[in-house]
Amino acid sequence: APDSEPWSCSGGPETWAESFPVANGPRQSPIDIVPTQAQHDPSLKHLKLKYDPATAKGILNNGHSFQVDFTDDDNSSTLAGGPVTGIYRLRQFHFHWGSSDDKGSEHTVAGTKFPCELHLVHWNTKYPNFGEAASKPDGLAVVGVFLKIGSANPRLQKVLDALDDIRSKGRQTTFSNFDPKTLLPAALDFWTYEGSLTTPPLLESVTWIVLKDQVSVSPAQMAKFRSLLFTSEGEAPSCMVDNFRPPQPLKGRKVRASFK
Ligand SMILES: NS(=O)(=O)c1ccc(NC(=S)OCCc2ccsc2)cc1
Ligand SMILES: [Zn+2]
Repeated sequence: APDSEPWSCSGGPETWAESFPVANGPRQSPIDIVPTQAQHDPSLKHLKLKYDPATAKGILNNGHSFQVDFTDDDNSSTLAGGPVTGIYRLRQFHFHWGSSDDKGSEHTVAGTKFPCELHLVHWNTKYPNFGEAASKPDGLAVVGVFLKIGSANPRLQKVLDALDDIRSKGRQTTFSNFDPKTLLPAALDFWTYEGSLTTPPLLESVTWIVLKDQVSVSPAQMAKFRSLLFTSEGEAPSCMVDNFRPPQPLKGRKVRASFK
């Protein structure tokens, strides 16, 4: 991407290894998921997601995406089962998307890119807080959901309507009474592998749980994502697009499937 793009001017994915050597580590994310090479693991439990809408707190433009933050001081909104042991608390969800509908997702499926990918970020309650958990190999669990172009998704609308208030980097506003479960597909079949955060600090502490089924997003709704800005108020505006890291080397890792 040209240097004019903040994603690359603050140092895009190609420059991250300079400040974060783990960028070239053994368990980096995202990856290309090749379904024919994923092994069905019958010992994988079904995903148990329990989200309390009252834990939704706010929505923030953090300069590389926007995130909806949740209160995580008790086990009101949690993930359990699937590939993880114990209980993980929901911290936030956010998205990655492209400048056009032919790219935007971080994970790809046999080379296929989706226009957008949702990440629901959880941390392991065996650690005292997110920051501590983020530095442990079993500290985080992120559920990834692909969005594909189709009919408008009414479940997205409340999130997209809030974007008008957080157009610039650093803007935030309250966001309450929202159940992120409404953003998920009906079936929770998933692929899972051991990986990392996909943005700096790229910590290798994420158990990835990528759902097989996608949810829809319309071209008009995608335009709404692209109306956000990487830049703060008063700076020359630059549209927040292409905020995805490309797939990273698998380095011998196994991807398991919860389904046949
Ligand atoms: N795209 S991703 O889901 O891998 C993902 C999730 C969270 C984060 N980072 C977060 S929530 O950072 C919060 C600050 C922090 C504290 C300790 S390490 C980072 C980065 C990338
Ligand atoms: Zn993400």
